[in-house]
Amino acid sequence: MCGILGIVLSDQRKNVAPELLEGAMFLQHRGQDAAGIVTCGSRGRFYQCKGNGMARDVFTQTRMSSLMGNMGLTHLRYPTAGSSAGSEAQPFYVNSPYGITLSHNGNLVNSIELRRLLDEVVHRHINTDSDSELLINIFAAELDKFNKSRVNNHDVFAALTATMTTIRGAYACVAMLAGYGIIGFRDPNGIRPLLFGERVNKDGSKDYMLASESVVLKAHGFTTFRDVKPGEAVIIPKDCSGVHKPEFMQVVEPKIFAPDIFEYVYFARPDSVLDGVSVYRSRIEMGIKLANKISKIKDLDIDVVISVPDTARTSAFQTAVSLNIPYREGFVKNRYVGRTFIMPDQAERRSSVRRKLNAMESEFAGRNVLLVDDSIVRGTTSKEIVAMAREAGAKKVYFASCAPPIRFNHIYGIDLADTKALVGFQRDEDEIARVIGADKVIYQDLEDLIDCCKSDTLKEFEVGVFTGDYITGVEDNYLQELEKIRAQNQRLKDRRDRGFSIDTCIDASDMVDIKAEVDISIYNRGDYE
Ligand SMILES: O=P(O)(O)OC[C@H]1O[C@H](OP(=O)(O)OP(=O)(O)O)[C@H](O)[C@@H]1O
Ligand SMILES: NC(=O)CC[C@H](N)C(=O)O
Ligand SMILES: [Mg+2]
Repeated sequence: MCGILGIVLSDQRKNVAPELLEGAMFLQHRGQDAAGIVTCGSRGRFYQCKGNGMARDVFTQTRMSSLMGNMGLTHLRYPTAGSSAGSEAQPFYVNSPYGITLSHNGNLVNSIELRRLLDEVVHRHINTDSDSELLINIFAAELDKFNKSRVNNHDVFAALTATMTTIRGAYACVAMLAGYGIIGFRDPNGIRPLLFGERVNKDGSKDYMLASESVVLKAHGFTTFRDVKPGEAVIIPKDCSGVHKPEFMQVVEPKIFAPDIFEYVYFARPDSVLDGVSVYRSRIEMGIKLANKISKIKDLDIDVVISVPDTARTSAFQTAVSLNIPYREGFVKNRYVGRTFIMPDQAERRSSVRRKLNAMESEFAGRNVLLVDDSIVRGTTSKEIVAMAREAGAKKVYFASCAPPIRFNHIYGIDLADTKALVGFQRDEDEIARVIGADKVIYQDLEDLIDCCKSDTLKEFEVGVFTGDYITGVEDNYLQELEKIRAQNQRLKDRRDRGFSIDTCIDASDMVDIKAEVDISIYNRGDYE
């Protein structure tokens, strides 16, 4: 679950970089591992700034001031398939044909086949384990087939049709062709979100934006917006001030429309509206349904409902209201610690929970508390939280989750380690309660969760993380391959943590695939500072 953004300003004398940076701040919650911006200036020249870290660390003032041009892309990365190496930070770039950059949110599930195709048939070099690097190269190869010095919209749409027929999985993408324009496209199931919007300037000209969440569009004055449809693509020309307008095309047949339900549970900001459904309203509904289930359970004697900040707040408050039990903010969140779940390292995640949340004894001492969280994934947060509640004097600690038990990999954009790392893996609810130390665990039912997110036009969701049934299917050996890459990354990390330098990491018995800290491009990386 990464954040992606693309903007074209109608005034070609203006630089878009400041707005791309501001937009990044609105999408930071979708990825904290790496951030990147690429702009396109005169003579089709790309300007890039990317690296590991939060947007505010990567996008320093000096770096930003050298990003020229009226159109550009942003990416906030939360790694899925590859590793968190700097070389996998996005947007990705290929120089041929035409110069292409691409920001991808999602995950491809036929990457073994794509890698082979690019190697054996297309002869393009792939330098990382990132599925997004495969995606940009497949698109580049399709564009190349036209063998023209300049392509037109018709060619670009045709290349997208071919690309989207070849790749499988979840993808919402923004791409940029040097000197040409920005392209947005969304997978045929609409698993990952993407919105398109326009802003009317004082002189009547229009600027355009593509973004992962509606909150970015609204905040920047792109008040007329809509979701890109599953299987649809849009091209926004570099010069959109005059006769040239964005052009939409249904490039592949849509399949079952099934956005990832986890956007509503956890990923997205509550003030976003995705595919016509308000994330905030869906979380309120989750609170109502959860309360309904809890009220039917006998022998629960709850004195107070306490939320696990931050995401669960909306639902927890509503759970308390519906149960008619007092709601208290028993945990105070340190605003300087980011989201712990999307941190790449388990040890870091564990210690961050205590740095992030602090329990107030006055709200716990002598009480039976119902803690409400949006989801229980690895159990890292819940285990610490339950322990903290007890240390603060709680008598009984019940733990409720707005999502059902997570028992399977999330393959479309969350790095859920392997299934064995999930606390719900092969455990029933009593066992899970024992592992996290709670007196009882209560999970939302899947049908109820789906009801909370449904609308007249949106009936189905990608829910494979709860059922193991994935909407796109998965190629043979894909999950094993993923686990191999993850294990490899972990071994490399362990060696680094033990103080080995990169060149002493390799030994013949245990080959570790070293990840480059900086990207490979045809330009040498200059000193950014
Ligand atoms: O079972 P776990 O592996 O601990 O993961 C689940 C927790 O992680 C997330 O919180 P996070 O701190 O990432 O973000 P938030 O502040 O938005 O709730 C989520 O909201 C749960 O609280
Ligand atoms: N979370 C995402 O959307 C990640 C995008 C891409 N698969 C990567 O690993 O970089
Ligand atoms: Mg949380």
